[in-house]
Amino acid sequence: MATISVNNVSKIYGDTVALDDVSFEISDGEFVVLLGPSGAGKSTLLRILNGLTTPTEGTVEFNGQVVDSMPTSDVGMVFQMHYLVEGLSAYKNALSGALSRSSTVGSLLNRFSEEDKRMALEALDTVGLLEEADQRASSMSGGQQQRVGIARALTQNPELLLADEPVASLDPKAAQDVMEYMRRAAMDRNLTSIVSLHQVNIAREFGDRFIGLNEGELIFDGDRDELTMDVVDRIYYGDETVQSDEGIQHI
Ligand SMILES: Nc1ncnc2c1ncn2[C@@H]1O[C@H](COP(=O)(O)OP(=O)(O)OP(=O)(O)O)[C@@H](O)[C@H]1O
Repeated sequence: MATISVNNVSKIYGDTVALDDVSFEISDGEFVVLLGPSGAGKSTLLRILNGLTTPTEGTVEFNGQVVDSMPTSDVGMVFQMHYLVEGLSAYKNALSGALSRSSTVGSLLNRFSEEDKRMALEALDTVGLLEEADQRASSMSGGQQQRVGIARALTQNPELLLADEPVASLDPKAAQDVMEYMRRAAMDRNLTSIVSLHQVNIAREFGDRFIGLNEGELIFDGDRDELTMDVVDRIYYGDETVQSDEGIQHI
């Protein structure tokens, strides 16, 4: 539902170049995984794409239009820490996703339309939690809570879904489940998605396309077949790799 164009984007914080002349385009409905070591610039890129910060240089186009700041109501965000209201039910947490597109008065009064309510239930169904709709978030497992976080983002009815290390704090089985639901939700809704992940095996399983960052530079952009172990090493260790008879080594 959204096309994104990142054109020569740099982000500089004091002496730190968090992003260095990064360019790429994402088509409607693509499921893109961002890879890179800690400090590579993944969160900075996601923060630019969800309108929380602006580039120092370069531009971002959203559906063909250059935007000064991304229209936040069109961008759904899933965080590593889901930030649910623990005392509220899964349903009420999901419904709160509708606030970002309601009128200010509606939001203040916490009034939701029938359409908002229908969308929250549909989103819970998408993440396999319809039967748990009335359960308090605090009584759910980490994986279920993260799925409620996804449902909340879906209730916003975004054009772009961003997720910043959504499974980093989950065990492998829960991580797998959460990624499966997110992937299915994106496919069902043809939702353009960008997900940063640390786990390369999970990334390979769920991504269509992979963008690798290292020290703020885009050093890889390709599909699963192109994401070889050699490429993964380059993404994580940069140029500090040498090929020897024993294979790749790090210096
Ligand atoms: N608000 C900020 N002020 C100053 N420096 C920042 C700020 N945000 C990010 N940085 C710096 O920019 C660089 C990129 O950070 P970023 O958080 O984007 O990396 P990351 O790839 O998301 O890392 P991680 O996987 O650890 O979250 C780092 O050197 C970081 O210290």
